[in-house]
Amino acid sequence: MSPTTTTLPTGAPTSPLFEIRETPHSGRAVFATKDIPNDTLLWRSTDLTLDVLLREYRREVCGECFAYDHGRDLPIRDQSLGFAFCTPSCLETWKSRNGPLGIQAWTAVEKLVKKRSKEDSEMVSPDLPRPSTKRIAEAWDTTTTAASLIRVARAADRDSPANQAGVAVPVDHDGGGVKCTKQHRKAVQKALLQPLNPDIISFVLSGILHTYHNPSAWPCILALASDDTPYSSADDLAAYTRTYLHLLAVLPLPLLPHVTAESIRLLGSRDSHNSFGIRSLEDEGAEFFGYGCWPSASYFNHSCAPSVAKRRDGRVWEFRSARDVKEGEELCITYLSGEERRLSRGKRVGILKRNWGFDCACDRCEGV
Ligand SMILES: C[S@@+](CC[C@H](N)C(=O)[O-])C[C@H]1O[C@@H](n2cnc3c(N)ncnc32)[C@H](O)[C@@H]1O
Repeated sequence: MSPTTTTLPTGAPTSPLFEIRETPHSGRAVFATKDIPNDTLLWRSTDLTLDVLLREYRREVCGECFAYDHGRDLPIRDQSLGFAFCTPSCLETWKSRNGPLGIQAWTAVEKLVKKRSKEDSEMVSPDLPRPSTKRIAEAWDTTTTAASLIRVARAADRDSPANQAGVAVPVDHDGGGVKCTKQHRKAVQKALLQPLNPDIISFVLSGILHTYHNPSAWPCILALASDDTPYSSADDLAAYTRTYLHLLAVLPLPLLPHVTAESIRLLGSRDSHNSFGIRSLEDEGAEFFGYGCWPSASYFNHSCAPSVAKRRDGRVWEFRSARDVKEGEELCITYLSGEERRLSRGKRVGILKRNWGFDCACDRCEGV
């Protein structure tokens, strides 16, 4: 069967060098529309929409440009935000991108994270079975009551300036037409006592803030390949549902309409098959700082013998042809890390199945 042309998904990359088409077995993919010489710049993705820098790298990796200095602590550290920066200009860029509301939100989350000891923070065990769609729906359903109670308690905060920024324990008050009672206040306190995963809460917050500031980013996220079972384990799922309640309990009030079970589920379902690792630029990316989703970069399929090389430059991904490519050929990157690329076929297939959920049928695996 020959590939058919697809309506261009919102946020997909466009270029005279390639087009996006549907394939018979691996969704949409990027195809060369002309002969392309080796080392041609194909695309630059500047649309980082949600990301996380893992806690253990927060002092060593710049919160803005992801610069890393061989594990040395960076010179500018903002304790209340929980990020470090390589230059004052990176700090300023970060602040202007997040805006006053974003700064308030990150400060509230950082305050919450700092209250926890390391042991108290929820650790996600990667090797447990993945929750089914039924189990996922049930888990999110069980958050509904608590979420409604917390929303009433937070609405009752509205008139209390002292509570606007942070971990609020509201007074008895009429919140949005519903009387805020002890039950509502208890729901906030209970949510705040739940185990917390600092990386998941940061990842979700980055997406909520980005889409709050850039509403046009939502359709770009929605257009991405979706994973119905994106949680690696029951613990991972629980970390997301708890993150929902934590964020409802602490974020500034103007953000709360954006904090919904639907929005957080959507971020998780699109992250799973589309995020790129944010790794060190040396040592074949041996240090894994975190991960992020650049929607326009998410249309390249994987090959174990890729025709496209990707390179990160700060917050931007650059894609260049890795050899001469003929018109009509598929332009593929590799989803494997440096070491993984040298593994046997069986091991590569296993990694791709486990991490990405597909059976690799690239030319190298199929022995074409
Ligand atoms: C980042 S997306 C790539 C674009 C995707 N095909 C789409 O339609 O949006 C990753 C997903 O594409 C599919 N995919 C990528 N490379 C593949 C391959 N070599 N074989 C089969 N499926 C592949 C898998 O479903 C994977 O989870």
